[in-house]
Amino acid sequence: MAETKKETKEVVSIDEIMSKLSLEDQTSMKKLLYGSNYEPLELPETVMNFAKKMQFEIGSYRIISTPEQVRKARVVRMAALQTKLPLPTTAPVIEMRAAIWKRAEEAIELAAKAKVNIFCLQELWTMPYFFCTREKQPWCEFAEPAENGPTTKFLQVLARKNNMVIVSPILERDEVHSDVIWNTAVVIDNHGDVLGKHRKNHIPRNEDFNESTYYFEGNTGHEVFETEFGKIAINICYGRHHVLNWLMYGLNGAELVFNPSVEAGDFSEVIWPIEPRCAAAANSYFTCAINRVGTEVYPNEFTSGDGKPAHKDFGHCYGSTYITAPDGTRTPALSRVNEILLKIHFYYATAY
Ligand SMILES: NC(=O)NCCC(=O)O
Repeated sequence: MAETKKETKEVVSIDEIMSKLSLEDQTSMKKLLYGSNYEPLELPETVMNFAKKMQFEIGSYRIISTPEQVRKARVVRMAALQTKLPLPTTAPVIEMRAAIWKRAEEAIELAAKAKVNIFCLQELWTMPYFFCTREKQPWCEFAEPAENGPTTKFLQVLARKNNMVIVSPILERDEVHSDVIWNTAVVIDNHGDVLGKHRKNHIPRNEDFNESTYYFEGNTGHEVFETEFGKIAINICYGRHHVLNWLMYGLNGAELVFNPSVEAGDFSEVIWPIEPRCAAAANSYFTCAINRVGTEVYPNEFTSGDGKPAHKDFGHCYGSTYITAPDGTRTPALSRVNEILLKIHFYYATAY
């Protein structure tokens, strides 16, 4: 039987705390905290029933903008998925991946019913965040080729079927170049073709985030992918701390920058609501910060050379996925403990 850790009672979200206030105070707080240019988006009953059946919560919002008179408005419907591991970390690699795929397939089907056209998964979505262990086996077996690995092939079918762009952050094994490993996001277009990939270009070497044990900074630059629904870029997790990283995506024309992440810890949570939001306002694009949820417990104790006693988990991943618009308006954060699909509509004028 796999070892599990009894989670300490976590705060669910700031919104849950705010829900204890009067309605009037809640409205004022939300306006002050999040801005006034967003509103909850009601989804059709069929979508909500499907979500219930699949045991997904959904957060759905609309960013409000004034249509222009001359240029045609473009509606973009995007979604991000924050999930927890469906099995203990001791599950065999193939079983773990299959269980995670199943959950993602359900979420993508749900997003398709909600007419989503750009969908992003969380960082290293097919696996536990095992870098804390600094072990090789079995973890490196989760790595796979970006262009034609099993996860990409699996998502290509779903992208084609649902006319949906899917961003898939995986652990890449470059089989053509000596099996070198990278932290990579694969962009699959709505026809099921691989548009390209981005390799994480800033990586952490702090606390239990021992990523440089496995791979180095990416070599793909700050590419922007022109999809049918908008120009998108991916700034993977730690790149969030680097303002020039965000700037480069803006200079290269991004309209929406995803920040798929694995984040835990008090300090990290303090800056989580700040950095992607500032980036959106500073660079005039949308940002979407996605974090996993839950505490992952590993079979063997580990240390990270930081003087702390050996332990078996790297802390609680606090979810809190959210989206910010270029004017600084942001959505409330998703739960700190539950798996949720975040869906948003935004409108903006398209260039001729
Ligand atoms: N996955 C990842 O890059 N986490 C970053 C941790 C930090 O922000 O220090």
